[in-house]
Parts: sequence; structure tokens; C-alpha cells
Amino acid sequence: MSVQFVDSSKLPTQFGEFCIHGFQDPQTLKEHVVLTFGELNTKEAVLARVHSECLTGDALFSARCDCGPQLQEAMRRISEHGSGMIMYLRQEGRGIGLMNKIRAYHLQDDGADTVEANEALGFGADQREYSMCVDMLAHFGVTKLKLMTNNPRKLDAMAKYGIQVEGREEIKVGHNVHNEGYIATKGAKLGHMFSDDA
Ligand SMILES: Nc1nc2c(ncn2[C@@H]2O[C@H](COP(=O)(O)OP(=O)(O)OP(=O)(O)O)[C@@H](O)[C@H]2O)c(=O)[nH]1
Repeated sequence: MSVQFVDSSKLPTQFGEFCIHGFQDPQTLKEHVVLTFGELNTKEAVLARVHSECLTGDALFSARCDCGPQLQEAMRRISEHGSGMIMYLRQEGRGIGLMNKIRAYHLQDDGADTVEANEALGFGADQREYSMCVDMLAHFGVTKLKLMTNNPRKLDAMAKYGIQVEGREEIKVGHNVHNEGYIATKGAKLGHMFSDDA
């Protein structure tokens, strides 16, 4: 078991009452959280988002990315649906960490795109991995997901770990004048699927 359940508590939010569950990876000691809403029907596909930490977007209202609006939209849809879960993974900056993401932003201010900036710092375009989701889902007895994402790598990762994704919901929110280039690069270089591209 690579992820250990720590504790849980009610989490009242502007989208209704979620429950927050703490998980710690015993090997890396990395702390993650899972938010759940309502009763998870483990016989059916659970409406879910796998969301990677973005301090600037999720907590500081940055318009450089679409992370904050996506997190809020996922919580809103789960609440509207009546049940679901968010696996909030502490892998900031597509896995390069907060300081390196800020370094990458600096390079992007000088003209690099989000992939070139990572590479100029000696990182891959996307350093994330999703193995912890296996134990998180097992903990809740969830075997099938309806995943809110535009990111094909997340779908590939779920398939790699044997997590059944029965459906995908596009989550296209938070596009603005400041993140046009970032979103375009995610489409062109990271394969993100946006319906307008069809
Ligand atoms: N290195 C780097 N990371 C970024 C940048 N902008 C946002 N991020 C990070 O990108 C990650 C976005 O993760 P998610 O919100 O899970 O979304 P996603 O991989 O874009 O896929 P979706 O499910 O389609 O939203 C977060 O870890 C952010 O911190 C950037 O310019 N550079």
C-alpha cells in the first residue's frame, strides 16, 4: 500500500458540504487530500476529478492558468450531481514544485511556452504520476470513474493502473486573455482535448 489514510472531517464549502480525507504516502511522506461529496455509489461510475495542486491558480486566483476555475467547476458539478470525489494531488507545477514553476513563469515571461520553460529548467514537460489514486480509490471501494478532464495523459495513467474510466466530461472553463498561450500549448504539445478543436 503506497498511500495511507490519515483522517477525515466535514468541509463546508461554497458548493455545499464536502468531506476532506487526508492521505500520506508512507514512502515519500507526501500529503494529499481527497474530497468526497454525498454517498459514493460504488456500483456505478463515480463523478470524479484528479486535480494536481496549483497554489497560484487554486488559492491565489491567478489567471495564468485554468486550474482554479476547473477546481471550482468540478466541485460545482459534483455538488449539482449529488455525489462525487476530487483526488487533490500535491504535485505542484506538473510535478516540478512551486519554486520551479515560478522559475518557469519567469522564462515564459521572456517568451518560452509552458513546455519549453520546463525543458529549459531540465525537467520533462509533465513530471506527474498518478499511482496514489489506486489506493485512494480502493479505500472508498470505487472501481469506476466518470472523469472530468481534458488531459489524455490522465486517461492513459488511469488505464495503466487498471482504473476503469467509463466516461469523460470536458472541463473547459477559465480561459482568458492571460492564459491563451498556455491553453494553446496544452492543446498543441500536451494533447489536451478541447471541443472547439474538433
Ligand atoms: N510547470 C508548469 N506547471 C503549470 C503551469 N501552469 C499550471 N501548471 C500546473 O499544471 C497542473 C495542472 O493540473 P490539473 O489542474 O490537474 O490539470 P491538467 O493536467 O491541465 O488537466 P485537466 O484535467 O484537463 O485540467 C498543476 O500542477 C499546475 O500547478 C506552468 O506554466 N508550468
